[in-house]
Amino acid sequence: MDYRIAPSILAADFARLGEEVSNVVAAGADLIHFDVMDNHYVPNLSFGPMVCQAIKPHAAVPMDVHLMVEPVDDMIQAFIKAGADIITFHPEASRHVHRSLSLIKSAGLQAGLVLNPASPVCLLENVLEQLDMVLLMSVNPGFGGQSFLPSSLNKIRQVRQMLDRHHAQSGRRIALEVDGGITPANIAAAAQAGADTFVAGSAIFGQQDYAAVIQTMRDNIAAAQQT
Ligand SMILES: O=C(CO)[C@H](O)[C@H](O)COP(=O)(O)O
Repeated sequence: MDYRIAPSILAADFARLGEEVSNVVAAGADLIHFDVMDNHYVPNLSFGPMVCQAIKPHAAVPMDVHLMVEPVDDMIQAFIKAGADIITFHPEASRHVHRSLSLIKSAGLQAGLVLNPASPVCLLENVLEQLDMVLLMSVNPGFGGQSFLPSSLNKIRQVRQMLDRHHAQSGRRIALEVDGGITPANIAAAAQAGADTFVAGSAIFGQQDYAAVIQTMRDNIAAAQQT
């Protein structure tokens, strides 16, 4: 399996955002994770499509936009124009999930749904054929720097089974991303449970040497595969 590390720039130095993005890409990031918060769906406010467009030239890897906004459709259109490559949103924030996914797919982008810790896995079932990614929140969304919820491991296993069944039936692979409290110490457990894409904000941007943290994360996943 190919594992991807997606640094969340929510934890970067906003005063030097372009430089931070370039540095973390040079350090080995596979995706740039872009957390959009609206102080409505979640109790915090971050950044919007203009910032995405401004940092896009610094990101030589795909922009992975996580919409924590309600409603979603206007922001989906704005982020398509702003250069997003992947857009994920929360099913509870869209009145018509199939239509919102179609908006993303018809623009040629990858689309995904995000499940909060309390959101049931069955929300994915009827739209699997439209999904390129499932994002499982391992914290309640809205803030960086929280601790990984251990109950997330069981949910990762459940979704991994669902995605493996889908792959066996359709030949299509859907990425399984996990977000919240990911560190070098717990990333291997999330990978063993079935995640393949890992969002990490404070664990990466909280260190001086981004390349060293990203490499440690990859090494820890690889070491756990051999046991
Ligand atoms: O989506 C988020 C919060 O809603 C953040 O991406 C997530 O929490 C990552 O931050 P950290 O690695 O610091 O936990």
